[in-house]
Amino acid sequence: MSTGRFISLEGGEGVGKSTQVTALAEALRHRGKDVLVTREPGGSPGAEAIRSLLLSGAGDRWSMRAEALLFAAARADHVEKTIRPALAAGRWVLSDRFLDSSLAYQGGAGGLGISQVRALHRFGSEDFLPDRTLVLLLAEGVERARLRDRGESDRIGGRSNAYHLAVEGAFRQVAREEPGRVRLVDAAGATTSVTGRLLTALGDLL
Ligand SMILES: Nc1ncnc2c1ncn2[C@@H]1O[C@H](COP(=O)(O)OP(=O)(O)OP(=O)(O)O)[C@@H](O)[C@H]1O
Ligand SMILES: Cc1cn([C@H]2C[C@H](O)[C@@H](COP(=O)(O)O)O2)c(=O)[nH]c1=O
Repeated sequence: MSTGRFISLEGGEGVGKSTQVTALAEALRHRGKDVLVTREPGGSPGAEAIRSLLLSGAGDRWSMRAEALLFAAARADHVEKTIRPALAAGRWVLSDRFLDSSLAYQGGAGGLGISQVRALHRFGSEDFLPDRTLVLLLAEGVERARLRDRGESDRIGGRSNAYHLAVEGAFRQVAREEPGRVRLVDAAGATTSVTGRLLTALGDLL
């Protein structure tokens, strides 16, 4: 049986993660990989139930600590019920967001600290990490224009510009700290060009 790999796609709001998860899955299937696409928050029945708690309702529905714990609980279920079994069956798992979103949104931008959120992950998911994390980056104006065209937002996506700039800064910080696992990828230009860059960033794993 071939070795499964766990890849996460990350980045701020509207940078093209969902579009690229679909495109990358297709490209990997063409290379003979058996691919499972999943997402966070969510990816298992329990985690999908937590997703609706996290993303709907008033902005102050949860404190930042409660929010981080809910993400960690959803992730623990997702890892145990969906990701680990797929990898054990030799599949490639592509996740639209994973731990690094918590490090950036709750740890960096949310003020809890990246190391505190990492500690939650050590407990909740035994520090289970992707083989590669691809962080999509876009100039702020382009990102906002794409979001405007799509015309929707959720409880967290609707936070201030300053918050979302801090999210991007935290993604960059994690990439500097973990260069082996985390790669920054330019999300500008045509969808096919971005997919090509993602495949290049996975070159050593293919
Ligand atoms: N390369 C691209 N060029 C132009 N528009 C794009 C490109 N990739 C995605 N889009 C458009 O930008 C919008 C956001 O894309 P997408 O939903 O894939 O982003 P996302 O990062 O998953 O968003 P979110 O963080 O909200 O989940 C969509 O309307 C999508 O069609
Ligand atoms: C996993 C994860 C997600 N978030 C935030 C990021 C987004 O605002 C939403 C998810 O919406 P999407 O359209 O499905 O990308 O949740 C977060 O703050 N922390 C996390 O760990």
